[in-house]
Formats: sequence, structure tokens, C-alpha cells
Amino acid sequence: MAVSVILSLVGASLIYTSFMIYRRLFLSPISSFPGPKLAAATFCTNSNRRDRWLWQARGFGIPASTLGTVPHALHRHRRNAISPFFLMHNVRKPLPVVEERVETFIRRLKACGEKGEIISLEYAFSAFSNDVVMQYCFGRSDHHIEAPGFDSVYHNISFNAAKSIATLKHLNWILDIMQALPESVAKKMGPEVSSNIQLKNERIAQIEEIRQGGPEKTNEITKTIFHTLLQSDLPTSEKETSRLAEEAVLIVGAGTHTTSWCLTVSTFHLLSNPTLLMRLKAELISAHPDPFTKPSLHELEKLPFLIAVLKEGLRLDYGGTVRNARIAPDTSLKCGDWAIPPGTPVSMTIPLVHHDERIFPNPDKFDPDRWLQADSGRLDKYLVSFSRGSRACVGVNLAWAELYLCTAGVFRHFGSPGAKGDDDVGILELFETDVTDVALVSDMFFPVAKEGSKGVRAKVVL
Ligand code: HEM
Repeated sequence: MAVSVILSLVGASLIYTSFMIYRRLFLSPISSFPGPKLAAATFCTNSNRRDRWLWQARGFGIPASTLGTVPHALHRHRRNAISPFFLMHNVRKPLPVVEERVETFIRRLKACGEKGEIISLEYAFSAFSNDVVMQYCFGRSDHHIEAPGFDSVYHNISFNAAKSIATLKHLNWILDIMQALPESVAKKMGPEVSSNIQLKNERIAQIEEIRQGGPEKTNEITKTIFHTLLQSDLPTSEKETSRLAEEAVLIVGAGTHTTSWCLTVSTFHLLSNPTLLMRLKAELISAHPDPFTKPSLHELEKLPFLIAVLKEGLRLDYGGTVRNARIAPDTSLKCGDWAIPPGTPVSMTIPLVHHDERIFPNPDKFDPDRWLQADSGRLDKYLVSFSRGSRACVGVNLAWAELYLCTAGVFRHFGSPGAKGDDDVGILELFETDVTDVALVSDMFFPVAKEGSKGVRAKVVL
């Protein structure tokens, strides 16, 4: 009797295991992807697999994008398709696009100065980073920098979409309903959710335009991300318009808000602290005495104070404030004495690390000098604004290039009331803005300052 029970259990377990192996190898939606079949069949040979947590990821509203992809293998596949565009040498090739946008940005600031305008630095930097990332993606931008008020429409729509993430992870069915409705009806149901639909529909139109033979070559970008993806030998399902539109929503959104908020936070702190700004200006002037020559990225990457300012900007900009859980599906993780069982969602938040007093004493203070000490190298591993691991920011090289070129460009030409250079064209004077307009109060995926903040504003004076 006992023997027959054991035999039955062994038999059942063999049937179950065979079915699972067959399912993984032949029925799974990712079964055609390249990779070792043993790993696909057993899930055992790769202990670095990191899935996203479905419950959380669905809140992003872009499940077919790299960010929204839950299974490790599919994520690797999608990420491998876009990551070559963001490798250091590929970011440098089209760098003239960033340089051109920086020059236009400075000209625009001068034009604002001629009218004594008060500008939103958040909208201004958002216009800059959005113009850049649109060129990388589609070979054209909306020229937000030149637009009246830096055209805040994209910024607001996209920010509203980010705000909806917290709600949508609980009530994901809302998105399905909204997506089935015409955009005009969805718009009436509130900006947070309708923004998702609007963003995706815009990108669908752009992907379709490229598919129909839209401009392939503009400026120095010979092949944009989406021209290349559409012409690649990716499986047809990966090149469907709807899937690529979600990838575009991700890349344009991720490439706009994070970079612009970092520029806004650093600029706020520099304008509030003339001593720091003067030190930065002195370094920029000494590296580039002639304001009419363009500093190269390579030269800027060697300026210690500029690097320290940007690292401190990244520390207090956080990148994202949301918990982005990872799941190790087949490995037990160790955290101190704890063993975390396979399949458990695990997360941390970037602000918790960046405000840890043991690592960054007096953490609320914008203090570039903390990066300039003899032993400051030990801090680098705690600067996690771009996250870490297999799902960390893919755009890190482009982000750094933008931060260097834009910050150096603006502060080589502009000062503040207490920090002026001899050949400056003007100053940026903070207008009804204080530290509470940049300090983190709530997590809307991105960091958000106090309720009712009118943002970081500055008057441009020539
Ligand atoms: C200061 C600038 C930036 C910061 C601080 C930043 C931060 C981050 C962070 C924290 C993540 C990981 C989210 C997670 O943990 O799941 C991420 C992912 C990502 N970022 Fe960035 N980012 C920046 C700029 C950019 C730029 C310029 C681009 C592209 C144009 C970009 C594209 C992406 C993409 C595509 C992902 C998803 C990667 C994946 O899921 O594998 N980011 N970013």
C-alpha cells in the first residue's frame, strides 16, 4: 500500500514536471526567445533572474514597455533591443543635438531676459530634456524650448500620468476601460488617467509615421531609436505599433522628468547659494576663458566641482521615489541574518539611502564638498539615483551628458544676484521660491514638493 502511494506521488510529480518543462519550452509567450534551453526548462541555471512585481508594474500603465515588463527573460530581450542606443560611444555620436539644444536654451534665456520674464525652471529644463530625447527617439522634437512658456503641456500630461500610478496599481481595470473609450470621452474622466491614453495615442501616431516612411535622417542622428527598432529583425510581435508606442511613452517620459528635475534642483541650490555658484563659475571660466567657445563634454567631465554639484543634484533629486520591487523567483536572498524566500517582492526607496545620515551627514544640505573629500569615492556606491542591477536606468550616459552640457552652458553665461561673472550675459534671480519648492514631500513615482508649490521660478535679468 505504502509503495503504491509513493509510486503514485512520484508518477504525479513526474507528469507535473514534464508538463511544466513542456509549457516553458513550447507554450510560454517567451519560448521563442534566444537563450539556453536548460535555463528555460528548469528556471535553475540563472540565479540572477529578477522579475518585476506584476501587481506594482501594472500601475505604470505601459505593460509592453521595458519598464513594465514583468518576466526577467522578456525584460532582457526588450532591454537588449534599446540599450545599444545608450552606450557611451553611441550617445556621443549625436551629441551635437544636445549641444544645439543647450545653445538654443541659452539664447531663449537671453530673450526672456530682454522682457524681464519670470520663468518656471521646471518647465524650461523639461523643455530642454524633452527636445533632446524626442530627437533621439523620433529624429525630431517639438521645439519646446522656443515655445511660449516653454510649452508645459507635455510636462503636465506626463506628470499626471505618473501621478496615476499609485491609483492604477490598485484599480488597474480603470485603465482597461479608459483605453476602450474614445480619447475625447476619456479626457472628461479626469487628467490623471486620461493622460495615459493621450500619451500613448500621440506615440502611436509617431510610430505609424515612421512606419509609413517618415524622415529617417535628421541632424546628426542618422538612425533614431524607433527607425532602427522598426527595421530590426525583432519578432513581429515586438514591433507592433502598440508595443513600440508604450516603449516610446517610457523612454520619452523617463528621459524628460528625471533629467529636468535634477537640473531644477541643482539650479535652485546654486541660485540660493552665491558662494557655491561663484566656485562653479570660477571653475568653468578657468576651463573656458572664452565664453564664445563651446566646451566639449570630454573637458567638462574633468571638472571636479561641476561633477560634485551634479552628484549632489542627483542625490537630492532621487531619480524616482517610488518603490520599484524586484522578485528573485528562484533564489533565496540574504539581507543581514534574514533569508528572503524566492518569489518575495523586495524593494527599497532611493530617498531612504540618500538621506541616511550614516552615509550622508546632514543629508538635507546641498553640499557638493561631501563629494570632494579624500575618501569620497566610498560614497559613489550609495548614489543610487539611476538605481542598480539589471533593471537600472538605461539612459544614464545620455542623462550625464545633458547634465554636464546644460549646467555648464547656463552657468558659464548666467550668474545670480550674489554671484556674477565679468562676461555674464545676465542673472537668474529666484522668484518667490524657497527650499520647500524642491524638498520631497510626496511620492508620485517622481518626487513631488509641497502641495500648492508654484514650482521653482526665476526672473531673468540682463
Ligand atoms: C537624471 C536623469 C535620470 C535619472 C535619475 C533616471 C533614473 C532612473 C531610475 C531610478 C530607473 C529605474 C527604475 C527602476 O528601479 O525600476 C530608470 C529606468 C529607466 N530610465 Fe532613467 N533616469 C534618468 C534619465 C534617463 C534618460 C535620459 C533616459 C532615456 C532617454 C532614461 C531611460 C530609462 C529607461 C528606458 C528605464 C527603464 C529601464 C528598465 O526597466 O530596464 N532615463 N531611470
